[in-house]
Amino acid sequence: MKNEKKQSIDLETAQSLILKKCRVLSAEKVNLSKSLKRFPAALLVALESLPGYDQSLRDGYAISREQQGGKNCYEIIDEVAAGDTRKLLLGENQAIRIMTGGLIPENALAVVPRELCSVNGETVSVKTVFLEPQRDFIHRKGCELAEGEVIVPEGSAIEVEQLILLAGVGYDSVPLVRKPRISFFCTGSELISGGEEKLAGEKYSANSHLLHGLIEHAGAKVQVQGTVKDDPEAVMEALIAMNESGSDIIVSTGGMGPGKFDLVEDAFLRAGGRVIYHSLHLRPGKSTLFGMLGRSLFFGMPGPPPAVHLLFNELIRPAILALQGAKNCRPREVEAYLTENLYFPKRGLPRLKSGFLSFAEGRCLVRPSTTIGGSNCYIYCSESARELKSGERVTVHMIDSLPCID
Ligand SMILES: Nc1nc2c(c(=O)[nH]1)N[C@H]1C(S)=C(S)[C@@H](COP(=O)(O)OP(=O)(O)OC[C@H]3O[C@@H](n4cnc5c(N)ncnc54)[C@H](O)[C@@H]3O)O[C@H]1N2
Ligand code: MOO
Repeated sequence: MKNEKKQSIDLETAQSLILKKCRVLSAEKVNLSKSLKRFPAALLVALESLPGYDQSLRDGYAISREQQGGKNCYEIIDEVAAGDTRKLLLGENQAIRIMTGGLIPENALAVVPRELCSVNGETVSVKTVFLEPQRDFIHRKGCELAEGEVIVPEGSAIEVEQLILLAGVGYDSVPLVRKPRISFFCTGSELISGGEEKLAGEKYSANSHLLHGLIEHAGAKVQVQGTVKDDPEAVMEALIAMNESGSDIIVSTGGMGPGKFDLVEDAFLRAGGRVIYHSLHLRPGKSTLFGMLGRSLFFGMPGPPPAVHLLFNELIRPAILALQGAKNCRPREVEAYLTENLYFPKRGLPRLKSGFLSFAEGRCLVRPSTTIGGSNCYIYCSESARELKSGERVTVHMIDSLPCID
């Protein structure tokens, strides 16, 4: 049992050390419907141009180029609904009735929206305002996407716009990086599950639910989960079992403080783990260990749930993204104006305080979050400051920010 003062490293160095250990996982074929916000395992390009044919943008009339007599009158010779695959041609002074999305005759001049037409029997006349069409209401083949064009840039997740394009060019399934498999356990002899009878000194485990939710929300899979007593043997066995289950990441909570005599670190070393760092220059989250157990990344986190939430956002979520080949995995930083004073009891460590970012009158505002209010960011406070004043410009780290390749 050691109790020497641990060398702590700053957050940015910790993030770099973690990201260096992340190798992109293998690929799997996934139905396009399940691909939103996931990362492609190969460059996804347009299989064909989009749209694939000249199509109408309005319900109306496709009119011929040739027009004689200056009467703006056209004979309606046919009707094209969406899905009609006939290749029609227009003769002089001819028109076809066409629906939005319908295939345009190759030699049409334009589509005239029906509200700019008047129909008399089988003749349509066009209001003069449309004689020199500024807009032809034809969505031209290939104007959105050329065949072979890259739809999802490397290192970027599939976003809504890209999903629409992928579907539009005919993808039914796509190769994606498989979801990282994460196993976790909560240590603490005081922990019991919701529904169990509780005695003084016992506590319902919040971290089990918190981690499960955070892992799934971050796009990873929960492989194995458990609760372990403050017993070195039991912690070691949990680590070995989770490693053998093929976990990409193993997480523990609790058992990191001086009172627990390095419970988790000792068990991790006995299980064959290699420590990369074991203390962070940050509060909360100081008592945090990162290492490798075989091919699994291991995060030993402290027990308090707010510290678990913070460390998940700053360290584990970036690893989940990096394992899927994402670029720019760190939480996005934003500058915002503080709307309340923020005090810290003492100097010494940089802090990240949970906050809520909002927008008003063109400015980014941030306030500290309350116990029962939600948070969407962390407010950064340097180690030399004891307070941040209302109105001050501060840096915040966004929670849940997806990498964006601009
Ligand atoms: N003398 C010192 N004491 C402590 C120091 C220190 O520097 N000197 N550091 C403090 C800090 S900071 C932290 S963080 C904790 C770290 O302790 P552990 O990682 O060993 O965490 P535990 O003691 O197991 O738990 C701390 C706290 O969190 C509660 N907890 C734990 N697991 C859960 C869970 N699954 N759900 C809900 N709550 C949980 C636990 O009951 C404790 O209240 O050490 C400080 N002490
Ligand atoms: O390590 Mo503790 O999490 O600073 O709060």
